[in-house]
Amino acid sequence: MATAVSVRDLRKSFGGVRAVDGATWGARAGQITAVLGPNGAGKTTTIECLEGLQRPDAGTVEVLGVDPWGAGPQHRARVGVMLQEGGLPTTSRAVPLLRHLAALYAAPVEPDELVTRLGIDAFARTTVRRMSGGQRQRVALAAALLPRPDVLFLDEPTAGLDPHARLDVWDLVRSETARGACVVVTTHSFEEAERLADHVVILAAGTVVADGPLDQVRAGRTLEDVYFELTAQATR
Ligand SMILES: Nc1ncnc2c1ncn2[C@@H]1O[C@H](COP(=O)(O)OP(=O)(O)OP(=O)(O)O)[C@@H](O)[C@H]1O
Repeated sequence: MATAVSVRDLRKSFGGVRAVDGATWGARAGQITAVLGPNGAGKTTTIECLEGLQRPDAGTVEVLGVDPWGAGPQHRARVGVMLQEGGLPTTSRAVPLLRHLAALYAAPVEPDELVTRLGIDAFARTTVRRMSGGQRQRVALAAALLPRPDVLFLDEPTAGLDPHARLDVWDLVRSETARGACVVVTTHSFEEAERLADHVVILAAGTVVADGPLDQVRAGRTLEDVYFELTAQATR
């Protein structure tokens, strides 16, 4: 499968803080890549560079062969983004919002299909402002999936979701790779990474400390054991 996302010697600082300090990794089409790392390891900064929201200080990032910084609407339509905060308009209700967004894309998924698969119909009359955190997350995921993106960035997609909703989200994410999409998931959940990921990247203090297929990174151990061993120094 082709490389859809590539990060080469990426560096990004904020004042004196080196958020990303020379990281190189990639993610392939048709695969789920999980990016793990302690708080402050540089995961969100890296993903924001890949989404075109931050400009690298040095190194390069490419998504579908394009530099995302300043990329046009045609590129953006091929990339689905689910942010932690959701970024949804607070007075909207889910179904009209998703229908409105779908109308912006050339060949969107039928919104009602996502509404059913993510259990959004159960809170269809609730405005975004009154939704629970987990309900908002489901709507944000549906919004990211609407354009049938070739690349999907999911920032902690199941944090705070109940166990049924987590399974629904995992099923949906798997079906995205089955149609050939490249999915990059940041997570603090070893269970999520072990159940979902084909490929694992572990960041610590802005650098890559592991990068490879899940079984290769685990090398017969649990992901949790490997993670603690590789990130111990960075968190002291
Ligand atoms: N806009 C910003 N201004 C100043 N510092 C920032 C900014 N964004 C990130 N940082 C700093 O860069 C470092 C990396 O942050 P980042 O959000 O990328 O980490 P993360 O791995 O996503 O962490 P978490 O698991 O907590 O989400 C942190 O020290 C953070 O405080």
